[in-house]
Amino acid sequence: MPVEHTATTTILKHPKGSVEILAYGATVVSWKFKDQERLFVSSKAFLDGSKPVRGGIPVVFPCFGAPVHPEHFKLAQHGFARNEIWKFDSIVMDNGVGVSVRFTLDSDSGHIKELYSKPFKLAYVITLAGHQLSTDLHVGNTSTSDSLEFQALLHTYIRAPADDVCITSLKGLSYYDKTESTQEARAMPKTETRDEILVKNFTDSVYENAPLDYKVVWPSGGVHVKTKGFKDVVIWNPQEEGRKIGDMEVGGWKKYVCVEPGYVRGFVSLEPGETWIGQQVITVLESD
Ligand SMILES: O=P(O)(O)OC[C@H]1O[C@H](O)[C@H](O)[C@@H](O)[C@@H]1O
Repeated sequence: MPVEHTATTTILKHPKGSVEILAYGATVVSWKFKDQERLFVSSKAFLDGSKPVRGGIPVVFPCFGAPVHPEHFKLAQHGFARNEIWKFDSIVMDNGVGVSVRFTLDSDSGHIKELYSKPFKLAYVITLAGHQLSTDLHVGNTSTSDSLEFQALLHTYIRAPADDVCITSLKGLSYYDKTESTQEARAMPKTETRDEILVKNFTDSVYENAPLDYKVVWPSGGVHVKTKGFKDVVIWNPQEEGRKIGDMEVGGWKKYVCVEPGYVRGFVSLEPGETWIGQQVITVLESD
């Protein structure tokens, strides 16, 4: 069967690959193409729903980082979407081209009402096709009277030898360097002058108004990341700082780079009844 579904896990299968998704956070925890794993998940990650998964593709909504919007003050870092149980909604596509499923999460689900008062509906469509994985996040404002202000991001852990990775093209963009030691320095925009971004050192950079199209390459492979709606992109690798992360395996930071398409500078403002879509398409580069 191209889609295997239990209460906790959904597996998509296609002739050249597979994808595994947890109901918890609708977190994609595995993407295999030609029998090779393409995402990183820490061997110390909690996969039992007790903590957001350290790896794969956690969904960040409605705030990125520590909350700053008054409506988000009760929320944890990166919001609640990555640690709520999503509903398996349907199989969207199942044919020679690919296999695709939809998960949903709305404001009545789980513990959300205790933390967040705005009505919304999220739909997340995950599609496996050939050498490509697409993840589309649809955010609907179900209020009839109020606008909805939110941030959203796909926190993608790309499996790659971090010390040999090179990311393009971010030159000329304005970015915020979260590795700076003071709040003042973190809030001060810098201009990217490098043709190629390396993550050999601790990197936590938020690029704004980015080109929606990135190449992440290393000597033996690479991926192309194309996005829609996600106007910003975060590049994160903690290097040795990773030792401070409880669920990060020792040396795990050498095995991935996070390239995180998002809308995280400012807020999307959605009028009642409107829907916003953010899309990420990751393609394995042909040389791989
Ligand atoms: O530890 P988490 O809450 O999963 O966050 C992991 C990382 O997410 C993003 O990349 C942020 O830019 C980082 O500052 C943060 O450390």
